[in-house]
Amino acid sequence: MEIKTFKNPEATAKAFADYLCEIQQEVNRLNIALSGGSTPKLLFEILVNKYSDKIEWPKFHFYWGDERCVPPTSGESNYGMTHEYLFQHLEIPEENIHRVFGECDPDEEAVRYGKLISENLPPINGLPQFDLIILGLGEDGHTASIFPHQMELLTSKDVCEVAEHPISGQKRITLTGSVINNAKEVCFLVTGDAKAEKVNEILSITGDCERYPATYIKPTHGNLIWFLDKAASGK
Ligand SMILES: O=C1O[C@H](COP(=O)(O)O)[C@@H](O)[C@H](O)[C@H]1O
Repeated sequence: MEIKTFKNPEATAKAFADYLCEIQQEVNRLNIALSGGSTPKLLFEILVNKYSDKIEWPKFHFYWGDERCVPPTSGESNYGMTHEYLFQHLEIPEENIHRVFGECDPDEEAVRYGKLISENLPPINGLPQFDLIILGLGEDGHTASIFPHQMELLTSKDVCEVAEHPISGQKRITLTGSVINNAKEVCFLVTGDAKAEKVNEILSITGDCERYPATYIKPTHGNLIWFLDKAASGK
């Protein structure tokens, strides 16, 4: 595991954009799972404004690590946020964007999306392998849509599962811990002092998967990198 710390969110996002430029050189196609929430917005803005001609967009195939079960037009849609901040500003082939249909029946959609991923990605150890999975970290220690005390979503042998937000009860579709740990590269992108406490717990020996699902993420035969800003690494 590597931990990279930068002075602020902008420097963190820029370092991540540089990392994308670097890894795209090694492959003809890159299957990437994006995170949602608010943290990636800055990365997407920087990619659009400063990296649009440095990234070979047709090489990238976009999937999501998790999606809220809402229509793509909802302000809560992870796809919707990505469209607003990234896709609509770039020339990305439509067939490279593989969104979760948050508007469909969650159980059926978890099966459909898992099947799509299994058909499109190479199998390693019986599970599809992403080239890169970007993860965020919730203030409660959740990652993708795997919340505290949802161990079954970490250890499931399926590709996707239906998750439920512990407070709002909102249904979500999430990649399982098994698929995340099967990726070639897994990167956490975490900024802000609101996350510092949890980052400290997770990266220290006291972290435990039940309380902090992010602790479970340790790729079996891939790399794990934490991109943090100074505030998030402050504790
Ligand atoms: O609900 C979610 O939260 C996490 C963290 O989001 P952030 O707003 O704190 O950046 C995110 O990684 C996940 O994809 C999202 O669905």
